[in-house]
Amino acid sequence: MWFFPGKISNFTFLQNNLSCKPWNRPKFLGQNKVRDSRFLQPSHGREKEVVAATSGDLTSENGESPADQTKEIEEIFGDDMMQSMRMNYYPPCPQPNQVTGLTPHSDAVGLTILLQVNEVDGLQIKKNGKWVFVKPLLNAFIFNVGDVLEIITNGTYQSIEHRAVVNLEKERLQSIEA
Ligand SMILES: O=C(O)CCC(=O)C(=O)O
Ligand SMILES: [Fe+2]
Repeated sequence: MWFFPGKISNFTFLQNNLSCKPWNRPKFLGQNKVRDSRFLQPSHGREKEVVAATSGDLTSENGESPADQTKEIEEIFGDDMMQSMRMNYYPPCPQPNQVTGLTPHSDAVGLTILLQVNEVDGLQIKKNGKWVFVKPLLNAFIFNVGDVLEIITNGTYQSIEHRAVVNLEKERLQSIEA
């Protein structure tokens, strides 16, 4: 169930491009068992939604029934899974073109939930080979598909390459839960 021949390279964590100096201060806020998070409560949590969204699409070449596949995903995103929260702070930068906020990468997790706390532009995703800003919306969460979700859905949901750029005048705060 895990790999498509020839697709494995999509699952590698993208290497950091270190030619540009980083311009951010990440702060790790904590780590919980998944069951402690209101986002992940089994009764209304995101892992159930993932199961609902993906179980019909999974290949069953090894003879698994949809119920088996659902159980397998529930185990993957189950009670023992860890969840972390952190905050990225990007100070204003007098030479934004000379530095990088966060180098291009995909997240090596299931899902990442982002909140662009002070609604300053900075997050970009790679779309059709071009970097596109994800416009901050007041109180709106952004869900990024991570590598683990891509792997367990055999590429039905693909992890997104993204990066952060910095601003000449404004500081930027990004909250990240993964
Ligand atoms: O700060 C951002 O906008 C992106 C943060 C991010 O992608 C990460 O921390 O993995
Ligand atoms: Fe990320």
